[in-house]
Amino acid sequence: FDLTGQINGVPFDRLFLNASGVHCQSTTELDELLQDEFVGGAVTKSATLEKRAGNPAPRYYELANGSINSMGLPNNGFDYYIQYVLQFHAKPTILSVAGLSADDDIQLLNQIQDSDYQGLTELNLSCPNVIGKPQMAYDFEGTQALLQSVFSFFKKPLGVKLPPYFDLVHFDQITAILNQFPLTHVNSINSIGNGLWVDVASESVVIKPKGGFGGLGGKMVLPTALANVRALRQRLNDSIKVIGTGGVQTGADVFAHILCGAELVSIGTQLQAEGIGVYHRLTNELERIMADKGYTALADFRGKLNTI
Ligand SMILES: O=C(O)c1[nH]c(=O)[nH]c(=O)c1I
Repeated sequence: FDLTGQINGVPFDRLFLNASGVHCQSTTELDELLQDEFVGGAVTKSATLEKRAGNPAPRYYELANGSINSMGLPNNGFDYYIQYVLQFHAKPTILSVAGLSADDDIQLLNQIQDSDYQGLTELNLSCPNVIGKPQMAYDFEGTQALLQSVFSFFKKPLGVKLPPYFDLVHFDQITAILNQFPLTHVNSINSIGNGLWVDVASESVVIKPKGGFGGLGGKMVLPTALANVRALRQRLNDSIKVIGTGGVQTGADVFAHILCGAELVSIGTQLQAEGIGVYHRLTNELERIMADKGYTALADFRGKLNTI
């Protein structure tokens, strides 16, 4: 089966990635991803200029139908991750960066522009858990201005990580902005920001930061993820690929993301819960569905969701 995709001409021999933040904080975790035969590439934890400890624990909690997290951008700092992606790897890497401000974003991208890194970069515009900081991608004017500044100096491949949108007019507005720029891809969705889980037995929230508010992931976000992948695919220039992230537990979920137009598919909550074996299982389940339908390649059905 042909399970390949490509971003900006970079070939991925497999469609599967990790969702940034999961299994990607350390070089050991990143190596394990890149060495797995069912994984196509690895995305780093979003890097900030300096190393961060992140929010106080408990900050991640697995739910029956997903996860809630308020990690707070813990990471080993920009230098750690750019050193890693500058090394030779048999498969593509995506360097994720997240400033704590637009100025930070500019500084991070300037450092990448000035480096020898020629691979893929993803600007995270959607971290919901930095206390006191809004998600940039919900500020349309701010996003427009930031990308205007970025593309005045950044000449390397660049994609963006987006939060979920919930209004068709918002899809129109964000894609009208993104289509102005030579982006390689959008990665959609990030977690659904500021959900809240209540443990009835203890009558308490389940994570410590922000009084229990955190980003939602896993099974429960699949309909939102599919809607965002589909709406962005329908509106973005063909040159801007969509990486589908959010809600994948089964091969059928993967198939649905591809039908909606995803070029590649990231796994987060399920990777956290199941471990790296998730990729072998998802590959088997996806190929079973493809075989039953007479498909041999993702390209046979990518973006071909039927309407009624
Ligand atoms: O809390 C985090 O570190 C985090 N958590 C998320 O769910 N999405 C993000 O983009 C980030 I930067």
